[in-house]
Parts: sequence; structure tokens; C-alpha cells
Amino acid sequence: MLAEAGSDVTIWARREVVAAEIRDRHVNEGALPSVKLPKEITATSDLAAALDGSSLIAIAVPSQTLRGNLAEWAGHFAPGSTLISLMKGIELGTTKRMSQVIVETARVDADRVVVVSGPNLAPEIAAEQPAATVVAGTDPDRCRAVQQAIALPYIRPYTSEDVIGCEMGGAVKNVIALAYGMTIAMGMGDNTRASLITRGLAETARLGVALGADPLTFAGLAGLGDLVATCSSPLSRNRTFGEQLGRGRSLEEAQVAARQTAEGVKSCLAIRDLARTVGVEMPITEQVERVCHEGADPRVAVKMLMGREIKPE
Ligand SMILES: NC(=O)c1ccc[n+]([C@@H]2O[C@H](COP(=O)([O-])OP(=O)(O)OC[C@H]3O[C@@H](n4cnc5c(N)ncnc54)[C@H](O)[C@@H]3O)[C@@H](O)[C@H]2O)c1
Ligand SMILES: O=P(O)(O)OC[C@H](O)CO
Repeated sequence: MLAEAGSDVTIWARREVVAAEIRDRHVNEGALPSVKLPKEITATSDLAAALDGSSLIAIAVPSQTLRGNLAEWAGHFAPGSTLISLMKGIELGTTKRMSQVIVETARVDADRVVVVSGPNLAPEIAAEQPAATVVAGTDPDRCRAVQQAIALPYIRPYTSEDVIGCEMGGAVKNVIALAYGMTIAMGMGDNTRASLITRGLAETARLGVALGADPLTFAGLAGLGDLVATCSSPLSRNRTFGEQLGRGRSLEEAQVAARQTAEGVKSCLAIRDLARTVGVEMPITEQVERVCHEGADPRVAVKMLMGREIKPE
């Protein structure tokens, strides 16, 4: 998106073979098979060369590796550069959001971090299917600069000041998508799916608001928008992972079948812990954690959710 909207883009890859494939053949077969990348994009496995003079640094690694990655990268960030977080997860152990990990580990001012989050499944973006997204940050000038830098005929970015809401929407929707995948595999119908999305959003908003988010963010692109996209799409890694669990596969078996990161699998533990710390009930997240990490049967998890004390909506 950055390249198509006019930025000079260098991708950094750990493996030179991947960098060479992007640089020379304009493809990344492992991540986006059969997609032709813009020929203006270059790539390198040399971190210092990739970051030299970069004013916008977009970070997209699995949430649980970010802290370790930043330890190597932060020294190369140009002074005053904007750090764009594309990650949707919560760190295990610390229960921190990704922008918090960036601020803490890279020792940068929080104003320098901008979060981009919304219903943005990578294969659909690559196919230039129209979509919208949210650019959230505490520095309005930086948000507008990132908004401008990714605005395209097929991408409509909106700015927001609600970093907490956008990050919590992005992280918790992955957990709800795991549950959604389980319901599909168990043959449950549209009433079940709609109930899960709605009550999933309710618990997402409850936690987000307790952490200081604007409740309206959860009705927007980074909340409901991303939740619906991720639950509805067979392209979602989280939903697909949930389907494996719903078919009775163990966590280990599902991990072997999954090719890429399903962030909700680890984040469900951190989100559950965060919710307990602030005294917020997240029954769906609790059950997803039990299925993923305690070997609970998804059908028993459904029974436990349905058997909870009845109460006002
Ligand atoms: N793929 C999407 O559709 C999409 C859309 C929006 C946001 N995101 C978010 O972006 C983040 C990255 O997701 P992704 O789809 O690119 O995942 P991915 O599994 O493809 O991993 C991203 C990259 O990180 C690399 N990587 C893996 N372990 C690493 C490590 N220890 N150190 C450095 N690099 C490592 C992988 O090789 C890969 O190139 C996630 O938080 C995800 O939620 C993904
Ligand atoms: O493939 P998933 O489940 O990680 O979802 C990708 C994006 O977050 C959708 O917006």
C-alpha cells in the first residue's frame, strides 16, 4: 500500500532468500502466493540498510516476538521517525499492547507510534479489493501523515485518537474468531454465529472501556468491522485455527496444520489475565483459553457458556 501510494519502500526480511525473491522477482511466495508486488519495492536482509533514513517504519511480526525483535532494531530507528504498528495481539506475561511494547522497548515517545488496524485481510488487500482501515495515534499530525501515505483508490483510511480501543479491538477479535471457527466445525448455524459475534463484541468493549478506550471505537472498523471480517472469512488464520480445534484436533495438531501466525492462540491467555486484573468478565475468552490450553472439549465449552446465570443484556 505504501509503495502504491508513492513512498519509497524497502522490506526487511530475516532470510536473504526471501529478500532476494522480493527484490528480484517481486513476489513473496511464502506469504502471498501468486501476488505480484509493486516493482518499485526493494528488499534486503541488511537491517541497518533497510532502516537507514526511514521516516515511516511499519512493523509486522508475530506479537510474541516483537520485544525480542525490537532489542535488535531500535538502535537503527532514525530520530523522529514514525513507528507504525500493524500487530494485533497482547504480550504474554506483561499483558501489554503492542504500542506499549514498542514505547517501552524502543524507548520512544508514545506520540511516535501509530497503530493501523481494521478489516484488512492481507490476500484481499493484495487483490486491491476496496476496504477501510483506522490509523490511530496520539499525535494527529503523524496520524494524518500515515493516513495520506496509505490512501489509495482501494483503501480508505480514517484517523482516530483511540489507540487503546483500536489495539484491543484487533487483539480480541482474533480470540472470538477462534471461537467462531469452532462453531463452524461443530455445524452450528447463523443464530449461534450472530450471538457469538455480538456477545464477543460486548466482552471486547467491556475490557477496552475498563482500560480507557472510547466505547464507540468498538462499533467502528477496528472493532465490529474487523471482528466481522475475521469471523466471516475462510482467509482468516484465527478462524481456520478454530475450525481445526472444533474438529477435535489438539493444539499441537492444529499448529502443525497452520502455516502462519494465529495470534489469538497465545493472546487469549494474556487477554484473560488482563481481564482478571481489571475485574472484567470475558466468558468467551475464558472458554477459548480452556479449549486452546487446557484441552477442554469445544462442545463442553459451549455448554458452559450457555449454562451461565441468565441476566440483562
Ligand atoms: N496477515 C494479515 O491479514 C494481517 C492483517 C492485519 C494485521 N495482521 C497482523 O500482523 C502481524 C503479523 O502477521 P502476519 O500475517 O504478517 O504473520 P506471519 O506469521 O506471516 O509473520 C510475519 C512475519 O514475521 C516473521 N517472523 C516470524 N517469527 C519471527 C521472529 N522471531 N522474528 C522476526 N520475524 C519473525 C515471519 O517470517 C513473517 O515474515 C500479526 O500481529 C497480525 O495479527 C495481519
Ligand atoms: O488471518 P487473521 O485471522 O490473522 O486476520 C487477519 C486480519 O487481522 C484481518 O483484519
